[in-house]
Amino acid sequence: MVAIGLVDAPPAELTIEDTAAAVAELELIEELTIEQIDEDEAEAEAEAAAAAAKAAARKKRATRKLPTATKAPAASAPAVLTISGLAKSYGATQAVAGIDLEVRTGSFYGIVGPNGAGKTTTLSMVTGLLRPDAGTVVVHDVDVWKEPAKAKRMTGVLPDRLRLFDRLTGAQLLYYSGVLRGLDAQTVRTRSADLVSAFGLEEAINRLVADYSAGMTKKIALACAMIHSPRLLVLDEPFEAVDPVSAANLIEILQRYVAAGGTVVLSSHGMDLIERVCDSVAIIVQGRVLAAGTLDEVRDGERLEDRFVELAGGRKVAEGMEWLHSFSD
Ligand SMILES: Nc1ncnc2c1ncn2[C@@H]1O[C@H](COP(=O)(O)OP(=O)(O)OP(=O)(O)O)[C@@H](O)[C@H]1O
Repeated sequence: MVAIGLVDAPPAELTIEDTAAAVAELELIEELTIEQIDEDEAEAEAEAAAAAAKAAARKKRATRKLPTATKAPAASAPAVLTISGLAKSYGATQAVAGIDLEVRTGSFYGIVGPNGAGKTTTLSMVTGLLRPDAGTVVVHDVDVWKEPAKAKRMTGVLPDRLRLFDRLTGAQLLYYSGVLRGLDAQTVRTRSADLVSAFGLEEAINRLVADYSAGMTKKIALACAMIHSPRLLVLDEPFEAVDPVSAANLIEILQRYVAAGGTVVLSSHGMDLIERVCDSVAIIVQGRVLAAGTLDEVRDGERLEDRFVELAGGRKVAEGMEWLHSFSD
C-alpha cells in the first residue's frame, strides 16, 4: 500500500503500478467523501424540512381561527361548586390526587382528561356517590358530605356507569325520579311530557328501560337527572352513544338551562364539542388538574385538542404490532 501523501511528491523510485494504486485509492476516498457529504446534506435537508414543517404547523395553529368561546360568567359571579383538596385512592391506585376547582353560577364547564385520569372518580365524589379520602365539595354553600340530602336536592346527576331501575318503563322511571325528589304527581306528569318530547322518547316511553338502546338509556337517565330542575347538573359523558340530532337537541336544552342561570359540569372526550359549548374547562391528568379556567385561558391560542395532547404527554408513536398486518387467515 502506498501512502497517499506520496502522490503529491512521488519519489523517483515510484513505479507506474504504485502511482495507479494511489490514484485509485484517492478516487475511492473522493467517492466516499462525496457519498458522506451527500448523506450529511440529505440529513441536514431532512432536519431543515422537519423544522420548516414544525414552524409551518405552529404558524397555521396560530393563524387558524379558533371557535369562539362562549362568554364565561363574570369573576364576581358566585361559586355554585367548590372542590378543595379532593383525593381518592383505590388500594394502591391513586385515582384523584388533590383536586381544587371552582365553578361559577351560570357556567357551562367541561372536564377533559385521558382514560383513567380520574374524571369519573371526581364527579362521583362531587355528587355524593363516592366518599372522598380527603377534601371537601361544597354546592351552593352546602357541604356535600356533611349534608348529602340537602346537596343532592340541588344537583342533577348523570353517572358514568348507569345503574337504573331498568325493570321500570321510561314513564315509570321518570315518575319515580320526580316523586323521589319531592315533586307532586301533577308536576311530574307535566315535566315528564316536556322531557319525553324534548328527548324524542315518545315511542319508547312505555317500554321497559332494560330494552332501550345505549343512547335511549342515556337520554332517559338525563331526563331523570333534570326533572327536579336542579341548580347544578353534573353529567358524566352525556353525549356518549347519543346520535348527532339528539346531541344537538340536548345541547340546546342545556344552553337554555344555563342561560336561565343553571350550571352544567360535564365530562367528555369530544374536544370539538367542549370547545363549542363550554365557557370554561379543566384538564385533568393522573388525578391532578393541569389547567383550569376559561376556555381561552386554557387553550392559550391553540386548539383545545392540541393543548390537551400537549398536557397529557403527547401522542404515542405506534411501533411494533406488525403481526396485526399479517392477517392470520
Ligand atoms: N372501583 C374501582 N376500583 C379500583 N380502581 C378504580 C375503580 N374506579 C376507578 N379506578 C381507577 O381509578 C383511576 C381513575 O379512574 P376513573 O374512572 O376516575 O377515570 P376517568 O378519567 O373517568 O377515565 P375514562 O375517561 O376512561 O372514563 C383509574 O386508574 C381506574 O383504573
